[in-house]
Amino acid sequence: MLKVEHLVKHFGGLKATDDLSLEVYPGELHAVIGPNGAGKTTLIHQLSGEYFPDSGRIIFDGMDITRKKAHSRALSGLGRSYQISSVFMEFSAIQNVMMALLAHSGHSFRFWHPVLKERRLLEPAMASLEQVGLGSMADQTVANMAHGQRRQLELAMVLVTQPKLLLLDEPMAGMSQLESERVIEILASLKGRYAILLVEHDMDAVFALADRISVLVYGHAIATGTPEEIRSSALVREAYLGDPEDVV
Ligand SMILES: Nc1ncnc2c1ncn2[C@@H]1O[C@H](COP(=O)(O)OP(=O)(O)OP(=O)(O)O)[C@@H](O)[C@H]1O
Repeated sequence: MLKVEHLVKHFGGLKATDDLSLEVYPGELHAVIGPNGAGKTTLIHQLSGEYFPDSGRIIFDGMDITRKKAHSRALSGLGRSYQISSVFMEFSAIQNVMMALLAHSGHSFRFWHPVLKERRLLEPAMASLEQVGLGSMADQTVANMAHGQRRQLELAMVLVTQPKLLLLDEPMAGMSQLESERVIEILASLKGRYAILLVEHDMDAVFALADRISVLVYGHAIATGTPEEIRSSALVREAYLGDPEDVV
C-alpha cells in the first residue's frame, strides 16, 4: 500500500530523514518508533505532502506521489490525523465529521439546500462516529467534550473520507490512561480494515497493536520487524541506550 524508497530530507545542515526506506502492506498496522528528534513527524509530513523530500520516492497504492500536493494525496486515499487539534469547537461532533466529508468530497451539493441535513453526509458521518465509539455523542458540542473524545472525533473525521491508508501521528498524546486504553481498543477494531502507519510514543500501545514496527534513529530506519523481533533486537536496545525510559 505504501513504499518509501531512500527518502532524504535536510533542514539546513541537519539530515532529518536519512536514506529512509519502509513498506506498509495492505491491512497492516505498521508502527514507527524512535527517540525524540528521530524524524518521525518529518516522515509523516513528507507522506502527507506538507514537506517534499530532497530525494527518494514515495509510492502509494501503486502511484508515485512524491511530488503530489497534500490535497491530491488525501483525495487518492491517504488519510491523516493531526497532533494538533483541528476540530471546530462551536459545532457538534456530527457536524464536524460532516464538514470533513464535505471538504473531502468537493461541492457536489445543491447550495440552496441546508447542507448539514444532507443524508449523503449524515449517514456516513454517523457511521464514522460509531466506528470510534462516539455514536451517543453525535449532537454534543465539541467544546463540551473531553480531550480524549476530541481525539476520537479527529479519527472519525479521517475515517469518513474512507482512506486506504491512515497516517496517525501520536493519537494518544496528552491522554489519560483510560483514554489511551479506549483508543487502543478503537485502533484494534480498525486493524486489518485499513493500512495504518502509526507514530506513537506509548510503547504499550505500539507493542499491543503493531503487526510490524520500524525503528527510526537519526532519520534512518535501523530495524523493521514484528514486535517480538524488535523487542529482542540488540541493535534496537543499543539505539535506545541513554534513554532508559524508552527501552522496549
Ligand atoms: N521545520 C523544521 N526546521 C528545522 N529543523 C526541523 C524542522 N522540523 C524538524 N526539525 C528537526 O528535525 C529533526 C527531526 O524532528 P522530528 O520532529 O521529525 O522528530 P520526531 O521523531 O518526530 O521527534 P518527537 O518524538 O520529539 O516528536 C529534529 O532534530 C528537529 O529539530
